[in-house]
Order: sequence, then structure tokens, then C-alpha cells
Amino acid sequence: MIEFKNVSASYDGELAVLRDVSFTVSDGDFVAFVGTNGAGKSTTMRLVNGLLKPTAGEVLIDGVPTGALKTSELARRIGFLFQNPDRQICCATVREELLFGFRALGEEGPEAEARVDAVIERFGFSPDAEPFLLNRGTRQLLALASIIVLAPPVIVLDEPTTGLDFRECEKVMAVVRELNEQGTTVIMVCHDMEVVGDFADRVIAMTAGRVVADGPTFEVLRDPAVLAETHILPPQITAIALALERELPACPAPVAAANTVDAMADALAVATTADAGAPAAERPDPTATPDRPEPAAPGRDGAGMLDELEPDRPDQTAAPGRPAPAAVPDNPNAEGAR
Ligand SMILES: Nc1ncnc2c1ncn2[C@@H]1O[C@H](COP(=O)(O)OP(=O)(O)OP(=O)(O)O)[C@@H](O)[C@H]1O
Repeated sequence: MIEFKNVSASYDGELAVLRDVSFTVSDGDFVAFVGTNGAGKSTTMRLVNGLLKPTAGEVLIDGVPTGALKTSELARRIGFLFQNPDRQICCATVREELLFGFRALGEEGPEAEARVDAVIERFGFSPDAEPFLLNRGTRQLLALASIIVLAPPVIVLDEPTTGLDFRECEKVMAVVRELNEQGTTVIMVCHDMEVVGDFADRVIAMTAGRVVADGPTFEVLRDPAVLAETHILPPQITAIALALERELPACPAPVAAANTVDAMADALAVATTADAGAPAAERPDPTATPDRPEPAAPGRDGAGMLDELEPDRPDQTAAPGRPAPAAVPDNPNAEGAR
């Protein structure tokens, strides 16, 4: 477990770049830190792995302050993936690279060799390949593999998908997801809200060195106050769902709640069937006998849907104090007419 208790931090001892930051990351969590440039996300990661010490408050790893842990103990507990794999890779071959962490910890031996072999097989690496000649995505995978070969219980990923194309991003994140499913705690800094939405269970949003929201991913990414304060754009499907909810008063709840392509497609498929627009109380009872009258279907243009859902909506065309103009009679030939 990682705990930040009222943590402040500074690089020069004077200017606070983190102010009174508190949160807890439990074992097995998958947390994404989001926020604009300079919000303090990377600084928070440096505090997690002990590269930076708090100027006030405490950072505890399994109850022990980072200041009381040796660098090797921290390295065993927390694997750190830098944004740029070239800051991490330093050996002449893939195999050497994967053995590097064991050597640094003084843990070379048959067990280390066996774990390196297993990782080489799992990732399909060529052990004698020169790391710097690999493409960007494979170098990122190698940097990630060189961390997970040490099997730390926590991995910290600073912008793990920056500079990767879609396929490379999917490959790296699939490995991260599998690790998390096997129990590894994942803490990730990420600017890509599509990746955050697809993978993280929880989001901590920061701005100007403070935590402004901490909760389930889509609760945070749907909160208009948080979006405004952190200048974050939600994932595209969520943005569409929020826009439909805002613009279309009769927007069915499952459409407004959709956060994935599948959820949106399913919700729209249901909404476009005959009775989807009617409020629950007026929807036909599936157990009803056939001779019971059913409510009429809304028109394709949504007008029927509006009428069904908002029977008491004031007539926008009525001037105050004047009677509303007479209603236009229903066109019996119109689609969806009652
Ligand atoms: N090594 C450093 N020395 C001095 N100030 C720094 C250093 N690193 C970051 N800062 C400052 O600390 C503040 C927080 O920066 P940090 O890198 O933690 O933000 P961030 O949210 O990770 O931003 P980004 O998304 O751009 O990486 C910024 O004002 C930044 O200029």
C-alpha cells in the first residue's frame, strides 16, 4: 500500500510544487494520474519511488516512510518505467538489459537467468539483438520487461504510451493490464484519456500541485467541474454521451451513461427500437397480454421521444401571459404519428 499524507514537495526548497497532497493506493489498484503540464504528476511519481523526499507530510510504502527505505528496497518494491525508454536502456544486448536489474541488486544467478529466459520467450525478444536498433515500441516493451522481470509488487509508469502508434500502445497496455490482473499495483501518469478510460479503474486528477479529484475513472472523467479545472477532455465516446445528455432532453439514460463504443452501440440500438424513448412507467410490460394498448412509438426525429419524456415541458413558443398557439394537428401519415 502507498500512502501520501499531507505531502508537500519542492525542488529548490522554497517553491512548493506539491501542496498538501493526500491519497492511498491499495494493493492491486490501477490508478491513473491526469492533469495539465506542470500539475505535479511526475513529481508525485518521484516521491513514490523515493527519488524526491517530501518537504512536509509523509510518503509511506507498506507503512514505512520512503526516507527509511534503502534504494535497493525501494527498487524491489517499485518498478519505474520512464516516459522515454532510451533513458532506461543501457546494455548492448536484450538479454544483458533484462539481467541488468538483477546485477544492480546483486541477485545474479540461476533463478535470475531463468526469469530472464521466461520473459524473453513471453515477449518474443531476440536475446542477442541490440536494444537501440529496435523500433520505438519494442524498446518500450523491453524497458517494461526489464522492470517486470524483477517482479515488483508495484509498477509506476510515466506516460507509458507517449510516442507509440496504436498497435504498439495496445501491446504495451495489454502487458500492463495482464500484470494488474495478476495482482501488480499499477500507477500510471497519462495524458491520453482514451488509454485512461480503457485501462484505469481509478483516476486522481491534479492541478497546480494539488489533488482536485480522486475516484472511479468515469466518475472523475464525467465531472464537469473537474474537467473545467484540470482542462481535461474526456474520452471521445464519453464526450459524445455527455453532449447527447446535455443537448437532447429525451436522451435515454443508457446512451447518456455510455463510455465505450460497445456500450454506446448497444444503448443506441435499444433506443431506436419502437418503445425505447418512452419513460419506464409507460413502456409496454413485456408480460402484458396482447390486447393491452401499447404507448405509441416516438418519431425518428425524436419529437415523439421528447413528448413522451417531457409531457409537462413548457411550450417554448408561448409568450408570457398569452395563450400558447394552437397545437398543430397530428399528421396521420407521418412516421411515428399517434
Ligand atoms: N527537476 C526539476 N527542477 C525544478 N522544477 C521542476 C523539476 N521538475 C519539475 N519541476 C517543476 O515542478 C512542477 C511540476 O512538474 P511535474 O513535472 O511534476 O508536472 P507534470 O504534471 O508531471 O507535468 P508534465 O505532464 O508536463 O510532465 C512544474 O512547475 C515544473 O516546472
